[in-house]
Amino acid sequence: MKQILIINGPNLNLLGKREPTIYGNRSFVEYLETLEAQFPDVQLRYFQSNHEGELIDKIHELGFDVDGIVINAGAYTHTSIAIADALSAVTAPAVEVHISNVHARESFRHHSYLSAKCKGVVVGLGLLGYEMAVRYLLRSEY
Ligand SMILES: O=C(O)[C@]1(O)C[C@H](CCCOc2ccccc2)[C@@H](O)[C@H](O)C1
Repeated sequence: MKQILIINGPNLNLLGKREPTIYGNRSFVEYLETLEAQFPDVQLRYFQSNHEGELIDKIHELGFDVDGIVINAGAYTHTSIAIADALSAVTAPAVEVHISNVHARESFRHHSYLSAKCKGVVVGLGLLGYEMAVRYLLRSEY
């Protein structure tokens, strides 16, 4: 069975509770249930942490076994060389996702340390971005 690791970074545990105009009104757990229903033959493994080291540890733990990584590192996107290095270190291909259109927001959100380590980046499509990333990673070839 194909396995996809979905990683959410800091504050994304607040999805559906705060800032709905930017991030929507659904919790990620609710969304994940709909995603699992769309991919019944795929094991979607979900991890969220507010701590950079825990995100890195999870990438190390599963990044050599899963078929792909979907990562929304939250604000660490714009600061973390360490997470970028972790993505480089493992064998699973990664796709970066951002719910909001970061390019239409503050300039400090316009740079990502992770994009160069990913096969692609999905930005501004809301939670649909995660589905797009999963679909891409399930393709047979890159
Ligand atoms: O648009 C995205 O997905 C972001 O990765 C979200 C990050 C922020 C995550 C905060 O998520 C919240 C969700 C609900 C309520 C409050 C924060 C932000 O720092 C990035 O620049 C873009």
